[in-house]
Amino acid sequence: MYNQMNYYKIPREEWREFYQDHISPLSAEELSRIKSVNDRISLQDVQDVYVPLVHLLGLYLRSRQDLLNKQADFLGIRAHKVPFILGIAGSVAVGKSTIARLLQTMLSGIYPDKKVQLITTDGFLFPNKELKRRHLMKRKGFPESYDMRRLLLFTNDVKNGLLAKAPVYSHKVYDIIPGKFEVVDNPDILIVEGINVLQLPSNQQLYVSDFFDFSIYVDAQESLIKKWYLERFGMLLDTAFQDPTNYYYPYAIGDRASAFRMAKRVWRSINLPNLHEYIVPTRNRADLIVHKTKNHLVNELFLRKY
Ligand SMILES: Nc1ncnc2c1ncn2[C@@H]1O[C@H](COP(=O)(O)OP(=O)(O)O)[C@@H](O)[C@H]1O
Ligand SMILES: CC(C)(COP(=O)(O)O)[C@@H](O)C(=O)NCCC(=O)O
Repeated sequence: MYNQMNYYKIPREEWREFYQDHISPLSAEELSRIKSVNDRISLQDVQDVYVPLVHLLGLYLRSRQDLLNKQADFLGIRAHKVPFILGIAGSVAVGKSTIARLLQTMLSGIYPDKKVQLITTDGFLFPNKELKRRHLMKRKGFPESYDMRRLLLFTNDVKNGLLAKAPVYSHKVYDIIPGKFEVVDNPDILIVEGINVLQLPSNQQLYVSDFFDFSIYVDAQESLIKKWYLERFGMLLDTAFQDPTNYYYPYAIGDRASAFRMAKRVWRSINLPNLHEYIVPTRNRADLIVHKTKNHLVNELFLRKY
């Protein structure tokens, strides 16, 4: 399945033993902060999978800073802070943003003196108006629907310690919110989450992933991802019916079965082909592949060797 040669395959039972001696149990306050990210998240998974993961990230963080300090010594310049960028890739609805929020919460808890920010690459989709002009409304999420150049410049600014503004996409409005930005101001750690973060656009010399210090690909069986997509769609409908401005309002007040038929069509004609053609091919670029099974439980991890 994966390019096994270059990965350590680690079953959950083994992974959960890693680093445990160094880890103190999560406090009640930390657990409730974690629940606030997604109240369905399994706390057993948090303890067994994500706590060791956060400690692994700590190792990469420290060794990267160490190398930067030595490089500065070599160059005879003063070492300065460079944000550590963590990329999170995977299919639509596989759970990237949930993991990203969880890691942000946990990293902030473990390193209270560090500023941990999170952005999602949805914000770099072209606005609907531009997508319509380019006849790309049925290609949302495909590489050509993103302003990748802008994302690259944004990441470059972040790495150079400059204040950078990420546009904001709303699933509720199904469009970019004009004039709304996520301001990223010299964080210690920036998490960049999106289906496209490990892609290599053909017309660029540099890739967003060149700025990453660590990357994670979230993986699962296609049939499960489809199920999670449809469940999330159901939840969107449940909130949309109270709000006539919501993009999903007409579906929410209409016939539920036909709304789900529409969602299945979108999955089949947009998100699934995108997964096959452009997302899965990036999997072997990740430093870590987190594989989930039923109920989002992680069963296996693949850590890149070299
Ligand atoms: N670990 C988890 N436990 C329970 N539900 C989850 C978990 N991760 C994601 N989900 C649910 O799965 C759906 C997709 O997750 P989301 O984070 O929105 O995916 P993505 O950002 O990849 O599109 C959402 O309904 C979310 O609540
Ligand atoms: C905006 C997205 C590409 C982003 O993906 P996500 O953050 O949900 O992983 C996706 O949610 C999307 O809108 N896809 C287009 C078809 C659809 O699902 O409506």
